[in-house]
Amino acid sequence: MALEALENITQKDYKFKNWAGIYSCKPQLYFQPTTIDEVSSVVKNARALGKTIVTVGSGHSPSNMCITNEWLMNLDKLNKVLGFEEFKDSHFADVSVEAGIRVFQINEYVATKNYAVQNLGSISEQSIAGIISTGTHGSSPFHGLVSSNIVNLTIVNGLGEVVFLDSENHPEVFRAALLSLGKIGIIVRATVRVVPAFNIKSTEEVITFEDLLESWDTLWTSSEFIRVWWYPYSRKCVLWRGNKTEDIPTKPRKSWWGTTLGRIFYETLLWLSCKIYTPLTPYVERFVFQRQYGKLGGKGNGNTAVATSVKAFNMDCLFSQFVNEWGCPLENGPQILRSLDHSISQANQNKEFYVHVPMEIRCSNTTLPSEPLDTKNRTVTSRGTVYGNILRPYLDNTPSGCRYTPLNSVTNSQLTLYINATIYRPFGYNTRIHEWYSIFEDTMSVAGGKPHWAKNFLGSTNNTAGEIKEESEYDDFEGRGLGRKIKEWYGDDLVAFRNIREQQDPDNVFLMNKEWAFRNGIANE
Ligand SMILES: Cc1cc2nc3c(=O)[nH]c(=O)nc-3n(C[C@H](O)[C@H](O)[C@H](O)COP(=O)(O)OP(=O)(O)OC[C@H]3O[C@@H](n4cnc5c(N)ncnc54)[C@H](O)[C@@H]3O)c2cc1C
Ligand SMILES: O=C1O[C@H](CO)C(O)=C1O
Repeated sequence: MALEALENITQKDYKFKNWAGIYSCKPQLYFQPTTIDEVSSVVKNARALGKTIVTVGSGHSPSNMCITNEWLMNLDKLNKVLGFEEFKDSHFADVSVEAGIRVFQINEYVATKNYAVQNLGSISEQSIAGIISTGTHGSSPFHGLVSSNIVNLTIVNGLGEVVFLDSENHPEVFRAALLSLGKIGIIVRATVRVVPAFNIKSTEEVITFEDLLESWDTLWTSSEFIRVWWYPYSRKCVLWRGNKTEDIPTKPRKSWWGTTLGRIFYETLLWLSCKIYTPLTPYVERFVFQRQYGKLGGKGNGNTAVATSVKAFNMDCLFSQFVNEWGCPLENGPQILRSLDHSISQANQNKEFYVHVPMEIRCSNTTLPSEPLDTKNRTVTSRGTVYGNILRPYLDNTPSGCRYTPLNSVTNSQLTLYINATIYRPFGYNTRIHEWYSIFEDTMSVAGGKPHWAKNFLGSTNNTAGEIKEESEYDDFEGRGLGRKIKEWYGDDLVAFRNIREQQDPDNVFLMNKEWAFRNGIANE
């Protein structure tokens, strides 16, 4: 179809802003196709006119990876459920969807079939293609990236061709598409493997930072789902652990801090401590922590609750924020946390920089079996992933050296540790992050860490690839790039990804935001 024939799906004056409101852009043209043919036509027109296309899902990626001044495409209108196939004897089902569908829409649909998505991050607002494309994860010693639950994908590549991908059809391209950063094609369909609906029985308790480190060896495999929120200035952590259950959900614990008034009050305290007097920050944390968790039971004496899986996984992420999350071998956790704790304490004493809370400490198990697992004996409360595929995405940022072992013998040596350094932007104020994020990234990098592709990692002028400016020319929160490190970290996997990228997109239709791609080693300069 000629561009003129696509007018009904085209906007000329659209302004994009990401969820956090950090980045915005005015693309030349904004497309919301309703069919795969329309997607293909836009790609063919872009190729013919030498234009590039960025595909945006729900715009929840904190970084500037969806920013473009050329063509922007969104699939919110390509969001239907296409099919649902149940494999009762194997205790799973496959739901096929158009790729613009949001995760919460999948949650709602499969719940009507008494099934559930196997593992989720903190929210469900994202598009399914978006969470696949950046390595989105939850927090479990028995689950990996969301991409491991994907059975197949259909992409429109840079030639406008519609290509079906799965473990048998173009498996190498499938591996690239399972974490593609939108750089090899537009995901238009996905099939997601889901399991019989389950609730989660959880305990939430306050432990000390020392408790966390002392229990490190056994803590992370002590439940199927687990997350730790670290409050450095309070020297406390909130430990949340959950397991599948068929028990009936209990009444959720309400908190004034979750109300509109509570959130505005908290955001105002943060604004005062970010913009007016930064040494207030530790007092704000301790005050809010005490009010939120002061009555929560201590170690071994926490609150118990039962919730649906989605309600247990998802949380209120509060306000606009910078987030910088790195994944590294979980065994390195104690040394990392002691180092970060020291840096945070020193900075507080010297009034140099401050951190916000919670610092999220999570885990994943991205090791993969050599062949699909037999699931015939699973029950609703069985632990672990029912894999949609057992292929490692080339750009998987979790440690590649961990070896698979069956569920019952998983130890810390199979696990990835994620540390997520959130810095809020109260009322849109750009809190300074460069000093803290530089120390955070150096600490994580030394411990074998690599950044989550979607988040606000900064890199540095000596690790970037591509253009380098004077340090003073960068905004405080501006990514300097990690291209040199990324080439070193990903090695042959990056070479394979780049080759597939060039094969699927020979005219660089998807290489907009070239500067981001070069800076971070995704494309050859
Ligand atoms: C409040 C909040 C909480 C979060 N919680 C977590 C969490 O717990 N765990 C975690 O790992 N991450 C988390 N994230 C990060 C988030 O899951 C990722 O940034 C995710 O990629 C966002 O999905 P999206 O649909 O908004 O994608 P976008 O941000 O719109 O796009 C992300 C990338 O995917 C590409 N893309 C989008 N659609 C397509 C398509 N159809 N075909 C090809 N490429 C496409 C884009 O080009 C871009 O490169 C969170 C983010 C926020 C804001
Ligand atoms: O990127 C993320 O934001 C939230 C924290 O607010 C979360 O869990 C991420 O991951």
